[in-house]
Amino acid sequence: MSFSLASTLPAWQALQNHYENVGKHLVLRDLFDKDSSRFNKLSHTFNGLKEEDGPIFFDFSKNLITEETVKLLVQLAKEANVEGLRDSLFNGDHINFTEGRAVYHPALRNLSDKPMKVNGEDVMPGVRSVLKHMKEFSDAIRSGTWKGYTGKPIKSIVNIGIGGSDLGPVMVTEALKPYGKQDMELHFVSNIDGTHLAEALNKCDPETTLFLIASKTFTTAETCTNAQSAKDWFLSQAKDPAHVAKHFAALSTNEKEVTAFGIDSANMFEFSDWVGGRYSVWSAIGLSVALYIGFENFEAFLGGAHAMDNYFRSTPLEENIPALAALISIWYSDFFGAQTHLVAPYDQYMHRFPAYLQQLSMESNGKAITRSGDMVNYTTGKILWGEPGTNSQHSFFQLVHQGTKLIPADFLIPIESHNPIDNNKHHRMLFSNFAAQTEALMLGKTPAEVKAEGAADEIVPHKTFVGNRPSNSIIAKKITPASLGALISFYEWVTFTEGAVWNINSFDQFGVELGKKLAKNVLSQLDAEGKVNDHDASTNGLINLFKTGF
Ligand SMILES: O=P(O)(O)OC[C@H]1O[C@](O)(CO)[C@@H](O)[C@@H]1O
Repeated sequence: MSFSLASTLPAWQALQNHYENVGKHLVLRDLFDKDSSRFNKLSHTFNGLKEEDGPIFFDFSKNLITEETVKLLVQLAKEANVEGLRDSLFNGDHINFTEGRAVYHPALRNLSDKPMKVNGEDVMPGVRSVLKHMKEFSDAIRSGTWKGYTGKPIKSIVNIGIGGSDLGPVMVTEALKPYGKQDMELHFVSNIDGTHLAEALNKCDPETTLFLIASKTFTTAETCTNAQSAKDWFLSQAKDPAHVAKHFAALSTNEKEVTAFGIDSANMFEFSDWVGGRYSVWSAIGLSVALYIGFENFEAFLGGAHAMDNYFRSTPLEENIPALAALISIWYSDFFGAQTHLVAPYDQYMHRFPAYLQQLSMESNGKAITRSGDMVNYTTGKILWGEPGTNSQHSFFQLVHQGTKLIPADFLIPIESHNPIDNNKHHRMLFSNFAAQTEALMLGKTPAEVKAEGAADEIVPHKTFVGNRPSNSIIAKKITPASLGALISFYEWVTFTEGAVWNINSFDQFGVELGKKLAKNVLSQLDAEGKVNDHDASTNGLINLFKTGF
């Protein structure tokens, strides 16, 4: 069935009725009381990983859903042709139609020997050749056989990139710190704020530092400016531009600009335009990851994502974990009116995971025009946010528990800690908080319960928790390269399914362009003499204040 607005699909209408008649009256406590098999029925296990890495368990039972809700949501996905778009994606079709490109990042982690074609051409030989280059290079740097211009091995890596050329490498190297090379210093410079570069360079020695200039386009203003300043800093000591070859590598699709910058094409790690920035940690953009955790671990990371890809591609929607997570999220966004989605990893190493998911989800689905060119009349991209537990409990969880907003949440934890200190006491405490939070959100606390604890009458409403607040619990065996790869891929497919149902193009990002263009204009005005007067009064006032100072 072809459609423009998802809200015109029969299943959408059926869900609307279901929400009015059933959904908004659901009480989680009662649902569990009535059905002793609810947990089993609404939880799923992803078994695609090796024994040391998996499985990953997904509990969807603490959601405001019934089996009927799931049925209707799956029907919505079918009517929206999620399966068709999924097949087109894996077929290498140009589903990013606004930019005329395929969406083919699964090829980067295709560790099988199966070909994957774009425009009739198998991309796998190219993918494998870049991986081979990454392996040789990372082995040479890690073993110390690669020497800097004074003959010393490399100690510090500075990745200069922003957005997808930064968030993936930062998040993954942090999440996989236990696998990292302990004596390798990693720095990530993304912000054009000179402080970011200055602080990284303060800790580096030009003789032992390798710069990775990570930019798909190699035209991003922040990255090009930071890279140039880094090169100036390096040459102020190394003097001879020939030494750049030992200390600068480029991760990009744009050979022309890389060469113009002065980086040897032998030190260029390429990828293709069918890799979106926010899906690029699997590509050459992941070189800092491979350098830090070693190529074998990087390959395991790809393998975990590949396993989730195979699962998503081949599992019927009724059982498909990423598809179900996406559909439940749509249920809250579009029928309950939830605006945000919280992700709380109970794993300190994963502290950048929510930030990474913000780009993945919000740059992908922050769109209001359907694939057919119409303005949607429903909510799309949710506001994704989060921080690790238990810290988040001591800051914003007050609002999640007792505020006025419905905030669906993902709670994530590994069973095995990398640091089982004090006889694993810390991890047991971490898990107890993980479990207690989702329980508290669901059960709440009735006025009678508060009163029974001896609260004064006027205090009872303040200590009452309405409860009935939904959450997903995701339990990994351990955060390993493979399980992390699978988790990221899970969220990619959640994002994909949401975009497919909303019928938007999840793969362009025109929304970031306008600000970039206007900033260029303002910059040229900052460099020119005199006051500006060609903006609105507020913008004129702010620019002139910066020019003249207080
Ligand atoms: O890798 P590049 O081309 O420097 O782009 C960086 C980031 O900028 C964006 O285009 C948005 O500004 C992201 O999509 C991308 O990840």
